[in-house]
Amino acid sequence: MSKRRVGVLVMSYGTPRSMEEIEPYYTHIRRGNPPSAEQLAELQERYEAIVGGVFPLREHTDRQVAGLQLALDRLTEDTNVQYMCYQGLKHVQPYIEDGVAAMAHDGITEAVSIVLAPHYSVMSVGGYNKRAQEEAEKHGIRMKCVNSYHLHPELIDALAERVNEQLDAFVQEGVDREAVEVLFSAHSLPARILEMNDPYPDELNATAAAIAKQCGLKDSQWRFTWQSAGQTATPWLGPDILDTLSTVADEGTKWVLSAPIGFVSDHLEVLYDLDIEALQNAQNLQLGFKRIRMLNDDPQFMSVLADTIMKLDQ
Ligand SMILES: CC1=C(CCC(=O)O)c2cc3nc(cc4[nH]c(cc5[nH]c(cc1n2)c(C)c5CCC(=O)O)c(CCC(=O)O)c4C)C(CCC(=O)O)=C3C
Ligand SMILES: [Fe+2]
Repeated sequence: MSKRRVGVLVMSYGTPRSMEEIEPYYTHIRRGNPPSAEQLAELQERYEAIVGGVFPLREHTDRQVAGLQLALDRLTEDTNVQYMCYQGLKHVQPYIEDGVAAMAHDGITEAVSIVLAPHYSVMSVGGYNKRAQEEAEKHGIRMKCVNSYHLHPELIDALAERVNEQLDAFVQEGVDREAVEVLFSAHSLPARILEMNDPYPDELNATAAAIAKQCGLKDSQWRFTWQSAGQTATPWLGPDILDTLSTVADEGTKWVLSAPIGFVSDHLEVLYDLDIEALQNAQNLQLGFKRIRMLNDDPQFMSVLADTIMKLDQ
């Protein structure tokens, strides 16, 4: 018996493959406007600081797609459906459109798409889904798009486990668990999303609150803050984590745990904006600073993605 084949478009931000590719990548992010020499140099320096020649996001995305394929294969072994994963990136090849075209080439007519970011904003996940849907229509593929999975119980489990792991590490160093302030964070967006009733801030707060509850954190022991805002004239959502570090230091906190729940992989915003920039700021404020491990291709995260896809496909 031949199985019903369903394409799975797995979308991610994308990262340059080399130092030379930073310029076209940045130009694509800026919707075709090349960055100034100064902006380009600044971004190149940030990549240089974290990578030394490797761009870790690419490998993590590849492994996430492979891991998801494996998880889906296991879950559908005795069923009449077969899921086939394709990668589609926002700002570098293979683009979202390339992933959809590859499905069409393989004769896929039904598909589900998912973004490797758990929270919906019309400016982030909404943009991915729009491009996927438009390309799918061109090829006559019926595609359903996952918007968010920010409260999936296994996602909360995996993140709570990571928070507990670092709180334990503080305890090992003789710090009282309740003396550590947990700073949940995500990529900032232009503040105008608030006027559009965008769910992004509420979804992020809901994830943070669910993790805090599962870890038994007191309300006074955690807060949500933004990170990685762009340097543009428009106002971005705040407060930024760098300001929040000063705030908590002023309040007498001595130890912070950074929990970047808006991201799922090790990449620039984590390895530079947190591990280098925020750490430096924390040290200047004499704050002890740790960060939770990212999900990357953790089997529990693969299971979150597989379950979310299969539920939408029903
Ligand atoms: C919401 C959101 C996510 C999370 C959801 C998701 O994952 O989609 C995300 C993830 C990422 N963002 C990334 C990289 C960059 N983002 C930039 C710029 C921007 N991001 C924005 C938003 C987001 N970004 C926005 C509104 C801009 C301003 C320009 C614009 O209006 O579009 C710039 C330009 C320079 C700068 O501003 O820093 C870079 C280099 C990388 C890859 C890092 C690596 O390669 O390791 C990842 C995973
Ligand atoms: Fe970004």
